[in-house]
Amino acid sequence: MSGKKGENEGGLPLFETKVARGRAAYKLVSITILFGIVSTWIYRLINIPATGKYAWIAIFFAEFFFGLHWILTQAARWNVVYRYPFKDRLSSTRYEENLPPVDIFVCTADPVLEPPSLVINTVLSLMAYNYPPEKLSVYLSDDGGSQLTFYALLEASKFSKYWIPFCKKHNVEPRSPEVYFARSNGVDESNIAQEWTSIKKLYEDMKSRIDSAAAKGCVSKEIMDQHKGFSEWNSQATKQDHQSIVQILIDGWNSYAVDIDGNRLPTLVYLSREKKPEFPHNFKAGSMNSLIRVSSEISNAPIILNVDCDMYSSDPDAIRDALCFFLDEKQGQRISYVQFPQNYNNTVKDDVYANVTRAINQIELSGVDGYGGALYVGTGCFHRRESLSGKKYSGNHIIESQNVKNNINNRTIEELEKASKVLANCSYEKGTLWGKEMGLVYGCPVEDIVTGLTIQCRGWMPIYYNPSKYAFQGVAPTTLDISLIQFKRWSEGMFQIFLSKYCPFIYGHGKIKLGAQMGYCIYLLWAPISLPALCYLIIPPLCLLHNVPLFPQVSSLWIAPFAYVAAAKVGCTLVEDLMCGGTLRGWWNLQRMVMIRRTTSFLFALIDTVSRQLGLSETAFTITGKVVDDEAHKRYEKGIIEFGSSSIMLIIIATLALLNLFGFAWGLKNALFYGPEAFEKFTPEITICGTMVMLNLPVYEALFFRSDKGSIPSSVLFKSIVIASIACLVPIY
Ligand SMILES: O=c1ccn([C@@H]2O[C@H](COP(=O)(O)OP(=O)(O)O[C@H]3O[C@H](CO)[C@@H](O)[C@H](O)[C@H]3O)[C@@H](O)[C@H]2O)c(=O)[nH]1
Ligand SMILES: [Mn+2]
Repeated sequence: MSGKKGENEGGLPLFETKVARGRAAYKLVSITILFGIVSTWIYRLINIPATGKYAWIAIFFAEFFFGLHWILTQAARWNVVYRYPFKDRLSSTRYEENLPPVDIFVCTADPVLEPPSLVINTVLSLMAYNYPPEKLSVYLSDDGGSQLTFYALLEASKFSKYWIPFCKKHNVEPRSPEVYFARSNGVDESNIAQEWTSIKKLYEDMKSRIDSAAAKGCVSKEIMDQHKGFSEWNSQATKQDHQSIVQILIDGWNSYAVDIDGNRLPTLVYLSREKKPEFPHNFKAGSMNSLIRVSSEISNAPIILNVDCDMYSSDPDAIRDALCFFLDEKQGQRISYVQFPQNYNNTVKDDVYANVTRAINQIELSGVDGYGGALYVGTGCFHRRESLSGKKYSGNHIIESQNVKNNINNRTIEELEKASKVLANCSYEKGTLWGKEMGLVYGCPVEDIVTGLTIQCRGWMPIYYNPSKYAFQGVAPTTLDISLIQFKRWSEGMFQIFLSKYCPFIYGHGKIKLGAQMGYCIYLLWAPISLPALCYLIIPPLCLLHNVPLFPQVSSLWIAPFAYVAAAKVGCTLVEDLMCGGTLRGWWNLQRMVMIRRTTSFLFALIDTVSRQLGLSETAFTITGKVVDDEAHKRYEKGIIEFGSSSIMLIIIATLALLNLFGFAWGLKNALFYGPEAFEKFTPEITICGTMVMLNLPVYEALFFRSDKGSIPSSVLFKSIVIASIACLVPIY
């Protein structure tokens, strides 16, 4: 039992929280911006013109909404805190022998979008944590119900007997074999060269067996005869319709489960919960809840780590970092989860799709944490089993370091598997509180965010921890399509939360701090921000084309707040990005992606949320693709945007780009023909359109000059020219 008084060295805390520096200066800037925003609102309200009245009102609406949203983002900057765990204090005390067991959940859902060889690399990296193996259990949940994934895991269980001792003996990092072998070339590792070569060969042979099975789409008869597990797949089993499958591939509590050096191995379990077409399966939330129950039958560890199948562990000591929070004598008992940020191992210089959410990871999430509202983002998160299973915080939650062996109660593997299968059946949850008050919350494609919120509202304190050494690294989208679809799911799910009974301002009222409620809403309101963004991309070019001014004259004093707000907001994002280690080009790419996401992903999310509210459509979860073809990958590495297929999103992107080009050209023409007055009258509009044109340069390139597969198809070019031209003719009222 840990956490009892006097157990940690002289009662020294196991972690520390520090307030970020430089906040006073930031607050000052922030107040001046607020002042500017309010001034622009006042100007808009007292100067409504006769011609172009509706355009004026629309742009006021946009500025008003942007202003309110900006106020929300201040909640994430006002009270930024950083957490510092003391791993050495944990290891240097009696904690070491009292470390609690940890269950690790990995979710996968589709053997094509998430290749089995990718999945087992994640699993292997997690099995190789520097943590007592008899206290570690790794569960893979396969929503794809695929023999291929099962086969890959079986191969991994054998390979782990070589891989884990190799990693531990030589302190290998990272512990995903694929990433490790791709980075090290063996020569620099002369002291281990021989072992390195033989393990690499073992890995490559295994990978090619797995990949060739995957390419064939099935596992050969000889392999199937080697393990009883394959008999679980009868001839009718499909992804959407099959029985529960639980296979314990390594029973780590058994002293015979050892690696080639005779050291114990972690427990390894394959789970594919039952699927029946008539039962909603609730996507990842359903999978996680089955994992919670099945693991409670087998290892029942008090701490649960959950990761997506592409998120390998890149710090073998991360468990200990997380435990510092849970085991801290003073504050540990209240802590529900410890969330690490999402980092990626496939990002490129200047980050064309703005996958690296620098300011979010380094500032905003820490800012929301400052108000006790750390978000749960679905992967790279350590949970306390109690809080994840729905318990309220009640003041006394000591983490026990019980033995896995006690839990299995002398049952055989077969008995355990049989008992666990029942827990993964569709009918098991009927009439229970699972998905409502127990486990992850159902009905929302961002199960993570809504679940984190409910946990906080039950009195727990979550932690956001962003170490300088990445703890987990995943696969970021590498085409525009994939990225926009991911953002659509997120923004749709989050807006759904805002409109539901879980709206933080209502559900969280009196339970979590106002700062945390506001912090949540920064993200929950992504979808509706599409409307003001569209106003800003459509109205200024149209006003230019029709010679209707939309802003105060440059000679008027009223231009000052408009110019200041625009410049200061942009300046702040730039300073933040650079301070967080970004590049100027990276920041510029982020601005482009923000514009594109808002007018496509967020817009469609808004439309779909509204139609779902009206009962016209159902919640879906489109899985993020994790592999692309070689050509596309080369373009990704060169930083060339992959526009690809002719989706309706592309038409919007192209149309808006053309409209701003027309507006900008027209504005410049007038300035040339009619001299400086014409320019002066429309300076703000010309500046806005000009900026949009600059941001859209890669779009024009893909429309007019590129001919590779990633460029924009000519059908899209044709449609968008027609639409943009018609739009130019629309009169301004
Ligand atoms: O029916 C499903 C669908 C998905 N998944 C798994 O959920 C994870 C996340 O799915 P992915 O398609 O990779 O989505 P991302 O957009 O990358 O996921 C982010 O956003 C999700 C919420 O929308 C969170 O659940 C994730 O943890 C978070 O990484 C993957 O491991 C999937 O295998 C399932 O287990 N069952
Ligand atoms: Mn993912």
